[in-house]
Amino acid sequence: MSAFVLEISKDFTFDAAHHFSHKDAAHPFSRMHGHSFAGTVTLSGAPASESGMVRDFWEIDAQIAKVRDQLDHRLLNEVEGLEHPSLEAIARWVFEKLDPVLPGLVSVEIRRPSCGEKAVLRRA
Ligand SMILES: Nc1nc2c(c(=O)[nH]1)N=C([C@H](O)[C@H](O)COP(=O)(O)OP(=O)(O)OP(=O)(O)O)CN2
Ligand SMILES: [Zn+2]
Repeated sequence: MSAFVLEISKDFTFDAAHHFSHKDAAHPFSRMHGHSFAGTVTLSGAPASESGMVRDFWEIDAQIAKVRDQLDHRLLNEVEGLEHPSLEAIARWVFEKLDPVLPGLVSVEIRRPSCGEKAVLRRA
């Protein structure tokens, strides 16, 4: 079994507003606007013999819900640590929030489905 790597993933969504202060005032990205975001949290590990699970999705969902609550229907620029709220920054922010509470966390992906854009932060 050691030749295999097992990963489990949980998706989530949130809607939020943001703007980019590095753009000049005439640029549309400098004005406040909103997006629907989607994310995927991935854990790796061996399934426990007594449950057959790497980690119960219910437990993963409970941790994601706490983080999602800090993002959903908010102005991301006002969230501490998200002063420049790119997909890249959001992925890092979510990873840093979940890392202490989700052992086995290997990656966080944040997507903007309407544009086909995503950023993935993977543990090196
Ligand atoms: N590397 C990155 N580049 C850009 C990011 C980013 O997070 N990382 N973000 C943006 C802006 O969020 C911009 O608002 C995206 O705009 P656009 O591609 O025009 O998408 P829409 O506004 O049309 O998206 P909808 O959600 O469909 O309204 C730019 N670059
Ligand atoms: Zn945007």
